[in-house]
Amino acid sequence: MRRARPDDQACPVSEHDYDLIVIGSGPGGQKAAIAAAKLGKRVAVVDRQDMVGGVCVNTGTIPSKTLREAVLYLTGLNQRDLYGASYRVKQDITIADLLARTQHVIGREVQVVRAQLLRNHVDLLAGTARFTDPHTIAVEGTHRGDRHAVTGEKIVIATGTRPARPDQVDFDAARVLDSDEILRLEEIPSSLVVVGAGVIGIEYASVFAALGSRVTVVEQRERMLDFCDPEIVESLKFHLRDLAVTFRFGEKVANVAVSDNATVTALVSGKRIPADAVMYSAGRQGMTEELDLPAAGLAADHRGRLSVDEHYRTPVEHIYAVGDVIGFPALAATSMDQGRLAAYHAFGEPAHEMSALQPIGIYTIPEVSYCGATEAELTSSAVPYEVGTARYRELARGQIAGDSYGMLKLLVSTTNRTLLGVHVFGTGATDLVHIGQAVMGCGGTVDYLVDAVFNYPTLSEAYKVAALDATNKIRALERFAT
Ligand SMILES: Cc1cc2nc3c(=O)[nH]c(=O)nc-3n(C[C@H](O)[C@H](O)[C@H](O)COP(=O)(O)OP(=O)(O)OC[C@H]3O[C@@H](n4cnc5c(N)ncnc54)[C@H](O)[C@@H]3O)c2cc1C
Ligand SMILES: NC(=O)c1ccc[n+]([C@@H]2O[C@H](COP(=O)([O-])OP(=O)(O)OC[C@H]3O[C@@H](n4cnc5c(N)ncnc54)[C@H](O)[C@@H]3O)[C@@H](O)[C@H]2O)c1
Repeated sequence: MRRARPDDQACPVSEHDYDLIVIGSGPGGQKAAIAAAKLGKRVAVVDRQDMVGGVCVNTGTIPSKTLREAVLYLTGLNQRDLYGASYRVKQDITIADLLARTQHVIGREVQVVRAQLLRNHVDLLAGTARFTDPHTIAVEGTHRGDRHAVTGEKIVIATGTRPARPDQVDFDAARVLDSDEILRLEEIPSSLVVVGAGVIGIEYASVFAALGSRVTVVEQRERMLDFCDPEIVESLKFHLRDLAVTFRFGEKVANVAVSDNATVTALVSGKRIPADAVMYSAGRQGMTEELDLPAAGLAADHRGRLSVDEHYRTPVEHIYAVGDVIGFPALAATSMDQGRLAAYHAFGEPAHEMSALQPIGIYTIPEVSYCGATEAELTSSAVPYEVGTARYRELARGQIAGDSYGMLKLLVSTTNRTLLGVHVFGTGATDLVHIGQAVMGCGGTVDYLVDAVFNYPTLSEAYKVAALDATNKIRALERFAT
């Protein structure tokens, strides 16, 4: 099994097959493997044959974002401000139309992941990994008796998560599905119940609502996305209601009854909701059951998650864990960097720790993104700030794009004029946010945005408009004070 690397002669002979074994080929595992390979280490990644690229490529981020793109294109939703409410690119959109694009992108992404691992001389071992001791991994393939063991000096666990499934609900992969199965729907449901208004639930609720499904979102909490700016969440709810989404906040599902052609979701409050299908997006569970963690001297918490120190090291020193399996923030971008940093630490390569300034992007329709502080955080920590707002409808690019609802909001310190937060709602929000992130990351003030010249007509111009708005308000305050 041990594969010689081109520079092997320079390496001391190791007692292990590999310098690093990575379990899981999602974003965290990929970057851990490639970072170690770039340091000249012998690396293997273990994953199931049909899961190369992880949840991210196969059932999570990439399919959901491609589905959204296909829906936006085929429904013509974003063009209706310009061409009228009846505008469609395709009249009868089928699941096949949507899956064609999704499968195409997944296929391409899997190829990219495989090629990157290959050209960095990383061995991809097909199968399910299980510890037999702290340095040994048994890899079990899909065929009977297809099992072998490999040893690694260091190990990175990047096994991600799976949807949490309540015991009282019978999932049938046809009408009652979890979010990893949603692409298996055989037709577009005319009505859908979404259980859980987390990011996954709201993203899929908006996609199906855009397709014309009547969506009911059931959420046990009183609010949704409460880590975001409340004004933007209000705008999002308004838009979703406009697309025929019904929200049932403060409600819990008691059970789901299924017949041949329908479902009825019973809520604890006594309400009953008929629908073609039900999708559960009520949190996720760390994928650690199959690892036999005790054989490695490890244990997971009740949600299957592993705890790590600031270097992503588990309590067993040579075993690291990265990505969703360690919990918050459970994003693809953070998982990638955790993987890279874990590999660097494992092999003594100096690195900066991950920046605390991380953007959040929610691919609802319309999309939401922010970076830095929220108004609630600044208020509770008594940091004085002013708000500068730009509305897309007042930007030439907003008119051209037919986006009349988008907005960008800057939070600016009234003490030293630094940018404290940026919140964006509407077209391109998840890209636009990075301008604010860069200014904040460099400790920039609102004056940089006031003085900067932006391309015209662009949505980026919103930064200048919002910066001028904030500085006008600050000036008014300063004038009053003198
Ligand atoms: C519907 C959905 C939408 C999302 N959208 C976004 C988004 O827009 N932006 C964003 O940043 N994040 C998004 N995420 C989150 C993102 O997908 C995850 O943060 C990311 O995939 C986590 O990467 P990871 O490295 O932990 O591994 P994962 O991608 O979770 O992959 C883990 C891999 O480990 C493998 N594995 C597990 N156990 C074993 C074992 N015993 N042996 C071998 N292999 C094993 C699995 O087969 C899997 O391939 C979304 C998630 C979902 C579910
Ligand atoms: N755009 C993105 O960045 C993106 C997109 C999708 C997912 N993700 C990641 O995936 C992770 C998991 O997302 P998620 O939405 O599944 O989990 P979550 O835990 O964020 O949300 C689950 C929601 O379901 C609710 N819920 C749980 N049980 C319920 C019940 N019985 N009845 C009604 N409501 C119930 C919870 O109160 C919670 O609000 C997120 O933390 C996020 O990091 C990110």
